[in-house]
Amino acid sequence: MEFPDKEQATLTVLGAGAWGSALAELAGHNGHKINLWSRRLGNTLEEAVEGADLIVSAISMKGVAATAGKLQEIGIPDHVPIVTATKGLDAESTRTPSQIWEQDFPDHPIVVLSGPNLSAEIERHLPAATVVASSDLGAAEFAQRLFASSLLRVYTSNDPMGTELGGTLKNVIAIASGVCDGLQLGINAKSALLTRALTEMIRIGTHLGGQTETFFGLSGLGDMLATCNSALSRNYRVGYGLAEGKTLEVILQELGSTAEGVNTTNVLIAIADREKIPVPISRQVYRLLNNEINPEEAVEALMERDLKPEFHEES
Ligand SMILES: NC(=O)C1=CN([C@@H]2O[C@H](COP(=O)(O)OP(=O)(O)OC[C@H]3O[C@@H](n4cnc5c(N)ncnc54)[C@H](O)[C@@H]3O)[C@@H](O)[C@H]2O)C=CC1
Ligand SMILES: O=C(CO)COP(=O)(O)O
Repeated sequence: MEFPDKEQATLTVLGAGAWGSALAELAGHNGHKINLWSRRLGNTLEEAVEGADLIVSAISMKGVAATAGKLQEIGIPDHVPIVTATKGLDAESTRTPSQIWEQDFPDHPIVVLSGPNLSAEIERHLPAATVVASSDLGAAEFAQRLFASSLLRVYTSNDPMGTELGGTLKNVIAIASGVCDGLQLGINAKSALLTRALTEMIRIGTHLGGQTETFFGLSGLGDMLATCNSALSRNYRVGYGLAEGKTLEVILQELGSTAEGVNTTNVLIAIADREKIPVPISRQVYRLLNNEINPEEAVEALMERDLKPEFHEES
């Protein structure tokens, strides 16, 4: 279907945290009208979605199902695309955010927006690139037009599941990477960790419906490089803090904002156990987060695994 080619479109952005605010600023920078909604701003969801040409959700995972449910009751104008920018997995249903939006809005195009996009850098107007992915190419191109600028290069993709899972699964690996750096294990160890982690992400991601090549792109490898190498990443900081001997509770308190990788790890392990997918690195992150082992024991467990060929079907 055709989407409006207006100079000034109206965007509703749900979630006024770090990412929702940065996305609102990017679209505002292009001259679009922004209706920002969050629980704390005092406006109603009804008011926020009125007249929207496009709805963007940048809500933390824990709020997605409830907000999508509320919006379903309110109703949104026909055919308005919903762009989901959340990186996480639902603790109850194990679904991805796009699966939740799709279930509640089967007649609306769903677009996933994901890439190496540390919001603190975007807020400083440093250049970045991202991906908008949808089975509806017209809707992906609409989102591309609204967000693309000299600040953000936006690519389209026809693989929403792979795009979404890249951004989601790398948060678990960012925790592992923070541990690796916090323990000062060196560049050899870090390179081995990230390379094997990419193999692990591809194994899970393709099992759940993503395309292999997507994981080598911006939303997979690209986002992994950003978050696994930057103290701006909250998930990286969780791992770093654990390596310093802090408890998870203290680290999360100090962060004061969302580190999706903690919940994602728990949900991922539930999926991996249910579907019998080997996830050696994520499993050590899970054991560490759940106080079953300490950081040194996690490293030891990975180093002492059975020897095998590098490219091996199982793990
Ligand atoms: N900050 C970043 O650099 C990036 C973040 N993301 C993703 O965007 C999502 C949001 O992250 P941030 O904005 O950084 O987190 P944040 O903690 O700064 O903001 C979270 C937002 O979600 C809302 N929220 C939380 N629980 C809710 C609920 N139960 N009902 C309704 N709204 C609720 C909060 O009010 C707030 O507006 C996460 O999934 C994150 O992985 C994606 C790319 C970049
Ligand atoms: O997803 C992100 C950058 O692309 C943000 O990472 P954190 O959630 O770890 O801060």
